[in-house]
Amino acid sequence: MSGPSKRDLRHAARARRARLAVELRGRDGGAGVAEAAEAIAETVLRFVPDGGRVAVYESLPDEPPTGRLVERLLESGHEVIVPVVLDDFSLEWRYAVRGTVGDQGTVTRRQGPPDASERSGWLGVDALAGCDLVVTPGLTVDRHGTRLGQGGGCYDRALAHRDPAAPVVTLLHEGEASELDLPLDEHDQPVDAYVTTTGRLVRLR
Ligand SMILES: Nc1nc2c(c(=O)[nH]1)N(C=O)[C@@H](CNc1ccc(C(=O)N[C@@H](CCC(=O)O)C(=O)O)cc1)CN2
Ligand SMILES: Nc1ncnc2c1ncn2[C@@H]1O[C@H](COP(=O)(O)OP(=O)(O)OP(=O)(O)O)[C@@H](O)[C@H]1O
Repeated sequence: MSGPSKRDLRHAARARRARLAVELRGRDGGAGVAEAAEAIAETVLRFVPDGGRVAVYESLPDEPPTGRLVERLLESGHEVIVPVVLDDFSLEWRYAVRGTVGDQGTVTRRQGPPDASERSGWLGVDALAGCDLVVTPGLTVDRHGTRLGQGGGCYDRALAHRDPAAPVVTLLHEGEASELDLPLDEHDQPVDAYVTTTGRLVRLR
């Protein structure tokens, strides 16, 4: 017998995320998000090699925050790349700029061909091949490392290019890991660990 579909699981996970994000924003007199951003940065920084290149996403308001992580990686001399979504749901990559956070542009497909100046800053759809660590978004992850994302398949496509030696880490709100095994399709790329908004690291593989 088959369990719930990815679509149903995604729907439930989005509702849970909205609740957890409200709770986080209200925590500690409004300092909850900044504390989570610091906790995530602290934990992730521990497993980045000196001077390494790291792929990070630019977080939207309900997502585990990545702004502080990007800031601290840049401060400590790492290279940070962030995704641009192309119209076929593949990901292009560009260097992160200090102080940027995600806006709708981060998750809206890039329509039409880029102009020359835009394209000149792009690093290629295979840019994950040159990264030492990949930090992905995700709605939930199970104990085997199966990840459920927003449903574009963007990260499954992108992760196919990664260096197999580079860990893949998903950021989750505390309480979002899946106790049940998630559906696994052939194209699904497993993740090695997740880090939560309290800075907790869980290795899966
Ligand atoms: N902050 C952040 N950045 C991220 C992701 C993410 O989950 N979080 N992504 C994780 O994968 C990628 C973007 N994922 C996407 C997944 C689906 C659609 C999509 O279906 N877009 C529809 C419009 C949807 C709408 O408007 O509601 C479309 O373009 O037709 C676009 C991007 C890359 N960047
Ligand atoms: N490597 C790939 N090549 C072509 N299509 C793919 C690839 N990976 C995934 N897809 C397609 O993308 C769609 C969404 O996949 P899935 O539901 O697993 O997304 P997701 O992992 O939740 O999203 P995301 O990776 O963007 O976070 C599916 O229709 C799938 O067939």
